Amino acid sequence: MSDFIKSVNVQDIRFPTSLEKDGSDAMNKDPDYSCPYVTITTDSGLQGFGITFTVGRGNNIVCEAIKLLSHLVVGQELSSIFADFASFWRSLTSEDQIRWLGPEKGVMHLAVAAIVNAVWDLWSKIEQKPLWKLLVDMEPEQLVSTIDFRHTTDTLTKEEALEILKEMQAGKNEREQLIKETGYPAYTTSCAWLGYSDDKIERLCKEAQAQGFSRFKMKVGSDLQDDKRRAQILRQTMDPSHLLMVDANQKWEVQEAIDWMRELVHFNITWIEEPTSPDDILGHAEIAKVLKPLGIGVATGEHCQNRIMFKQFLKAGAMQFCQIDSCRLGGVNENLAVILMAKKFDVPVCPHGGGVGLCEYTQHLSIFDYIAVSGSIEKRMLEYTDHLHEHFENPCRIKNGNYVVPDVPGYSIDMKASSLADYEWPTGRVWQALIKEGVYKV
Ligand SMILES: C[C@H](O)[C@@H](O)CC(=O)C(=O)O
Ligand SMILES: [Mg+2]
Repeated sequence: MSDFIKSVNVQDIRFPTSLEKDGSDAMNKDPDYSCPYVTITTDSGLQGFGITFTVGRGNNIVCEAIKLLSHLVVGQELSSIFADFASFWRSLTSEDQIRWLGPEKGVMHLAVAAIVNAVWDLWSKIEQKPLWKLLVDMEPEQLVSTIDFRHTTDTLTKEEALEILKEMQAGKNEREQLIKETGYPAYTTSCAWLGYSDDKIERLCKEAQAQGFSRFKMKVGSDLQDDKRRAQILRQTMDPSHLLMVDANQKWEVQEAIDWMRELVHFNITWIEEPTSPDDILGHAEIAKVLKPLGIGVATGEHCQNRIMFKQFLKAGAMQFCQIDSCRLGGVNENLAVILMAKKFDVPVCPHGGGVGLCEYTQHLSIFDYIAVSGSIEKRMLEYTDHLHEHFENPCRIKNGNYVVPDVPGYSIDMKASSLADYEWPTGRVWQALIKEGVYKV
């Protein structure tokens, strides 16, 4: 039966996370985790939901961008989108009157992600599968038909992508079974946001270990002595076998990053994340070259604008850990392109999860990566941040420091009606109370 998209609705949802310094880092001192929440409704009454992650006031602009793109979506037939998703994707990223704002980057790309993710949610629900399973069960030909390979064919062609997927068909069932039993390895960032006190860091680290976490990430980059003290607290609290990663959120110059990390080397750091500008591929490559002999890799990706940037980071040896982001890139389709490129360069994919809804999303991408593309969890782990999951109908779940494989159909992003009502900016109940108290201004 043919079904057409009838409407695209968007709500401006924000959370006052800055009040407790949740999510704080060297460049984002007071982030309020936010997202446009997209609802796509079809003529037959089906609904798909999608978000993209932003921080605070900027959310409003992305909501407007989503409205601007809506006319490209309303009236489209679902079966036509699913038969040639890459063309639909390109129609959103390449519209003549809008493309100049990007192309394929920034606000417009965040907006594309929210819409595209909602379409994938709808597709998964129609197929009655969680998103990871929809992807895993697709024939390789169908999977590559969802990807726009434009500007990557010098590095990854459709044929090569097909070859990777076909080669990895063997053992898929066994890997699916295994990952359902063990879960997907997670690390936590929530113990050591930059604005947390030393006592809080120690307490949260102990609690996380008691829950089974053995991998931790700490924010760095504002003050070297603070970083050393906080790393010391974590290392004293953690088991010596546990992993420690650090994240500078783009704070440093290239040489400064190298010098700073030399000072932290004895804390046994697995990676330095976003040491400098996310656009500085050669800078990252230089940092990676110097830090490699010290056993420290470079991780980046949460601000990596599109597959073409990832291509260059991978080719230049500028990232040892590939941090795809379910919303910074243009949704599932472009993430698939990067997952396949990372496989070609043998770089582990460790998605970014620090933001509202990102853990709900990225679990699907990592599980798909393991079962159908990389076939490995070596050096791979998925970020977990312990915030705002209570607002989702089917939140991600952690058991013994691993993500539990989701089994509910869809892309896990349906928000509770009560949360939408409470946190819509500025009319929601929680915001009205904070505005009345003078904590926030409209
Ligand atoms: C502003 C966000 O909390 C950011 O600090 C998240 C991040 O860098 C991460 O999770 O990694
Ligand atoms: Mg980060």
